[in-house]
Amino acid sequence: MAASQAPEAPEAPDPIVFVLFGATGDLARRLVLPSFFRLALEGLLPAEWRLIGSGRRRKTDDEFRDDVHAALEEFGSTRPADGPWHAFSARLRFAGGGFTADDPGDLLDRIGEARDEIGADARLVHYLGLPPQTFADYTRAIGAHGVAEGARVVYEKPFGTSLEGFRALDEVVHDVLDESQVFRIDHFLGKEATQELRALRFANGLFGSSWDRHHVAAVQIDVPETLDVRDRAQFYDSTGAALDMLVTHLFQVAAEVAMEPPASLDADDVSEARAEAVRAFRPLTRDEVVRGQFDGYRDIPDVAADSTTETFVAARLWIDSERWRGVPFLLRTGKRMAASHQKVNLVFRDPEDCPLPEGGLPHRGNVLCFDLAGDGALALSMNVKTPGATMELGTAWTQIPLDSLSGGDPLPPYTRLIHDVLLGDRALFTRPDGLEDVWIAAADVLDDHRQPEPYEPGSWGPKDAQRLAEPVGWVLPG
Ligand SMILES: NC(=O)C1=CN([C@@H]2O[C@H](COP(=O)(O)OP(=O)(O)OC[C@H]3O[C@@H](n4cnc5c(N)ncnc54)[C@H](OP(=O)(O)O)[C@@H]3O)[C@@H](O)[C@H]2O)C=CC1
Ligand SMILES: O=C1O[C@H](COP(=O)(O)O)[C@@H](O)[C@H](O)[C@H]1O
Repeated sequence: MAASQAPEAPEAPDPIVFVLFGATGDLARRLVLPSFFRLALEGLLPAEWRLIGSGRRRKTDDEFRDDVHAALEEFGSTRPADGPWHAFSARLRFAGGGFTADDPGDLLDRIGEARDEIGADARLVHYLGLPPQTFADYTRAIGAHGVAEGARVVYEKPFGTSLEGFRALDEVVHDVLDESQVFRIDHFLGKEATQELRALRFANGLFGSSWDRHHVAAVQIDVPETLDVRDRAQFYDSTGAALDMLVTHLFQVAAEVAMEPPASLDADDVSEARAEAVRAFRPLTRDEVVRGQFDGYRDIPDVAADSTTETFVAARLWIDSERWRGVPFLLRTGKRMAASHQKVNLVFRDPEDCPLPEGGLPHRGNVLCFDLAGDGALALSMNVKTPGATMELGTAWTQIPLDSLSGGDPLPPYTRLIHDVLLGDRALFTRPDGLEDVWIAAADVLDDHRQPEPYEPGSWGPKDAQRLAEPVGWVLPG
């Protein structure tokens, strides 16, 4: 499969001191550190950089290097031995003793040393890979110790946990930082296939002209997971599927599908278009949401015996825009389900002037699918004549794995997004106005603490979730 133009050489970022708060945590080990190593491997880091891990306990630089080595062995797509490990590890530092507004621990000293080594004007990037409840305190500390100036600050998701929490955090953040310094990460926006949503729509008349309620019967953003929550039960029980996935990743992808064509693909125009789309989300109501909890969830250590946390959620979202009026956006995600997928399906309407007898078309025969998992893929199903003597129709799928495109080098989402931070490109990050509307649209669901409906592990969730998708029905399991 050929991709047309030769890719432009990526820009080289300025020298940086990358401060990784939460460097001992799950996210840092599984995603951030392996992504940083991948950037080194791809030659996408600046010529001069230092990474300083920050934590509350003290450890030596060598102990931290051993931890990073172990994380790369366990989670990296490239093993340390297969990459530039020695040059990489020599640039790792650790600053213990925590970091609060009253006490910076060892961090200021380590930043000073790093700047002595690579230049006083090396830019600071603070990556808050921390529990979301701590974001405000760490932001205040960044301000209090004078390390905000010229810095970029990356916030993990969720940015707030409610409308009030979001507003309070937003105020603290804007007391300390200018909006242009803030990078709120949602890694689903960094997935290659999510970015194909724009390419397919805006670069192909066939799809661009069909991207509306006249042609699309339903949009489905479907992210079932077989994954358990046993490894992060404490985090999960205080979070749940609605906050962890629905109002973060699934909402942002819905906004990518729903947005009006931006004036350009520049960061400001794209973020504006996405924020505008979220503004048109009609607030979800409980009768259009199904919450589920898999059987056995409450027996997991660290889960409350009477927990009402949902491990599954499905929602029918309406978007009050001229383009999407009357088209259901069906969103579904859950843990311990029958299969793992990350699909965006646009189900097209049957043609109006079809000369075939009623019921002559295969059900859901025309679906455009963006597969967000892994390196990503595009797929299209069409109604076609089954070769043979009679005019019988069947459904055929065609698929384009993105890694099959020549010249392509799919980057994992965290790698792509961290590289964007280093370059200062905010196009794939969320904006506060877009997020405020997220919390408004999600308020009723996040406030729902009734007992969720039970479902069997290994199933497709509660039966009521099937009802939500009628009359089109879920494309998955398909
Ligand atoms: N884990 C994942 O798969 C994903 C996580 N995220 C987000 O990333 C962020 C971090 O998640 P994750 O790494 O799983 O979280 P962890 O629970 O593993 O916490 C990360 C680290 O934060 C540090 N920390 C600093 N202050 C506190 C505090 N007051 N209370 C608790 N810990 C503190 C701890 O390090 P120390 O003790 O050394 O100070 C801890 O190791 C969250 O916002 C999460 O939503 C997003 C996508 C995926
Ligand atoms: O942010 C999260 O995302 C993962 C799924 O994303 P993946 O692309 O890394 O598979 C999800 O399992 C997790 O619960 C959530 O916190």
